[in-house]
Amino acid sequence: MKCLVAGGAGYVGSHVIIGLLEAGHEVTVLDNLSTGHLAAIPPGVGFHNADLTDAQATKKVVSQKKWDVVFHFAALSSVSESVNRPFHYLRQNTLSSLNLIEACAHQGVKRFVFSSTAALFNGKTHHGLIPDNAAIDPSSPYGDSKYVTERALVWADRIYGMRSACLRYFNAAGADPLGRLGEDHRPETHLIPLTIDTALGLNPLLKIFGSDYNTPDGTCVRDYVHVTDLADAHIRVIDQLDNASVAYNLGNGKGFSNLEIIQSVERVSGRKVHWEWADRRHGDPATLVADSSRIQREIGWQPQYQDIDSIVTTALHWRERHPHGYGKKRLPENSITPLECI
Ligand SMILES: NC(=O)c1ccc[n+]([C@@H]2O[C@H](COP(=O)([O-])OP(=O)(O)OC[C@H]3O[C@@H](n4cnc5c(N)ncnc54)[C@H](O)[C@@H]3O)[C@@H](O)[C@H]2O)c1
Ligand SMILES: O=c1ccn([C@@H]2O[C@H](COP(=O)(O)OP(=O)(O)O[C@H]3O[C@H](CO)[C@H](O)[C@H](O)[C@H]3O)[C@@H](O)[C@H]2O)c(=O)[nH]1
Repeated sequence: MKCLVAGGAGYVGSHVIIGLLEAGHEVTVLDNLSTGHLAAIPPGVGFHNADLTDAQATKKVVSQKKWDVVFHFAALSSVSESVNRPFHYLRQNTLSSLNLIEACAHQGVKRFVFSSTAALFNGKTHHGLIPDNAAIDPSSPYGDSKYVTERALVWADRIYGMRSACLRYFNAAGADPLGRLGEDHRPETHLIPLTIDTALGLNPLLKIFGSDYNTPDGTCVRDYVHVTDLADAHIRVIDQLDNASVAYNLGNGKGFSNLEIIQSVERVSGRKVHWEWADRRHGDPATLVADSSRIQREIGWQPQYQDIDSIVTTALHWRERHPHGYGKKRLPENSITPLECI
């Protein structure tokens, strides 16, 4: 299949591209490199440096080929930053998405896969695992920007027949088990990479945001799903789109508190993590854990990395070999070759 991947230079997108290439698909990336990295794009992949907020530029890329499937990973994605910059987040994420969806619908694209999020849910209305049909009630502008996009996709299906899969990831984590790719957000805001950096001495002190949540140890609980398992879901869901549009929750079904993540990193690395308490971070729900039984049943997806230590191990291995991320150190020989630009 000919695949267009918007946001393919980022963390999740680049891991999905590896899966697409291994499955024999042809891949082209559209990315503005605002948070992504050229070095994260695997060899043999076309690249367009374009910004989705620019409708004309987006249309130009989308109209270049008859794409069999379009993936949309491009977004601003920090829950807490979105509370501090609500209109910026709402504008950027909805405008980018609407430009891409409109261009695809007009171009006759039939399959579209969208990175949605667990941030659609507030975590309060369900005790235990959050099913696909839980009430949508985002705790942040980020979550709402994703919901607007999900709704636009409903209309793209009804009016243009463009089928879509909204994959509502819980917390993406880990790195390619073969060490070809990893997580390099700048600044890094995610708990697992920051905890690893603290263990490795790359970050002096980890702050844990909030000690008084209604959870067993008072810290937030999240469902960490390995990025390679996420990639597998993206590839499997393509076939499902011949039947109907879908929206699936995608997580491991197990919750880990922020303190349990510190313990996991200490176990796996054999090093102490220096941390201290800090105030709650705006926009954080107390608990988000997925019920992913529907995607498992309908497309046969099964996470391979269910144990938190195995997820942390892959992230730690990548970071040990790439302490500067994609920035200063080149990827190992044979894992990546020069990018072919269109
Ligand atoms: N990382 C997670 O835990 C997580 C969880 C749930 C959902 N998501 C969603 O998954 C997607 C990927 O997340 P990620 O962690 O890989 O993020 P990322 O920042 O690593 O990747 C996003 C990519 O999109 C590109 N991009 C951003 N805005 C763009 C624009 N206007 N035009 C063109 N390119 C643009 C960036 O340069 C980057 O390469 C996001 O949509 C995010 O909201 C992530
Ligand atoms: O230095 C830090 C960083 C994070 N945390 C805490 O760790 C937990 C996880 O935070 P992350 O920033 O790692 O992830 P989020 O749950 O905020 O968000 C991630 O997962 C969401 C889905 O659950 C979104 O889609 C979002 O894009 C993605 O970044 C939260 O309680 C947060 O307060 C800390 O205590 N200290």
